[in-house]
Amino acid sequence: MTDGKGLFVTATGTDVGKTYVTALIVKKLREAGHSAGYYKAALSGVAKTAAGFRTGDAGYVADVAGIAQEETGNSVSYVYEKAVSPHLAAKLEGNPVKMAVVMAAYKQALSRYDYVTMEGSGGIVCPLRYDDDAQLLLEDVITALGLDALVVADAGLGTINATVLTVDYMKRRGIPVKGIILNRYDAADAMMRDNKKMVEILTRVPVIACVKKDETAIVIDAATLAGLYG
Ligand SMILES: Nc1ncnc2c1ncn2[C@@H]1O[C@H](COP(=O)(O)OP(=O)(O)OP(=O)(O)O)[C@@H](O)[C@H]1O
Ligand SMILES: C[C@H](N)[C@H](N)CCCCCC(=O)O
Ligand SMILES: [Mg+2]
Repeated sequence: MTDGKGLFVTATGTDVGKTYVTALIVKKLREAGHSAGYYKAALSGVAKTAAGFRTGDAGYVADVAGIAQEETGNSVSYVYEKAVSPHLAAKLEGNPVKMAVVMAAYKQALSRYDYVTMEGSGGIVCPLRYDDDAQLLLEDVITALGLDALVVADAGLGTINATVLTVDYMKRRGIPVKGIILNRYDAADAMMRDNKKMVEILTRVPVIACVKKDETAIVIDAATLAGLYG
């Protein structure tokens, strides 16, 4: 059974706020009464202990969105301790990513939830595995799962370049970009307001939400959000 719908969340780079924003998205859907969950193929930079896992991306999203601890069991398929790209972490620690494992876990998430938000690793260009046996890029997984995507971008200086390049790359790879979310947005900052305008003009993709620093709720209608999943 794979009844649920999915949406991929990428960003203009690592540490831009995919997990932070994803947590608010899942929280919003759940508060609106939807069955909503989270999945991430490869998480690096976190201890493999239960406590470490809890502090990782899936644990953070679960805490914010109110997903029970027991439900987070299969929400990350590969966990690496080194804070490097998953392909390098796997070279150092073993256990390289397998497409079949990711596809099965994602499908399991779809059977469990109506809305599954899948978080990427790093930015849109991220090798998940690169060894003599297989080469797997993040975009191969997005394509294989047939997912549309959101792009999280920092609201500040440099975002025009980073966002336009990311969206252009995704379009050329055939990954539909449903919207951009500007993170750490300050409406009092004229440059950030202009960034929002310029990013929309140059990408022709709408900025669907702006998330302030330390924001605890994403300002977007839950029905609109749910409509982005496919
Ligand atoms: N709007 C925000 N307000 C306050 N802190 C934020 C905000 N967005 C992100 N952060 C913080 O910035 C850090 C990086 O954010 P986050 O972990 O969401 O990035 P990421 O894109 O998921 O990174 P990764 O590539 O490792 O998955 C975290 O400590 C997070 O709590
Ligand atoms: C460890 C880090 N927080 C991420 N999970 C992995 C980031 C990979 C970035 C790869 C790159 O673009 O150079
Ligand atoms: Mg993250």
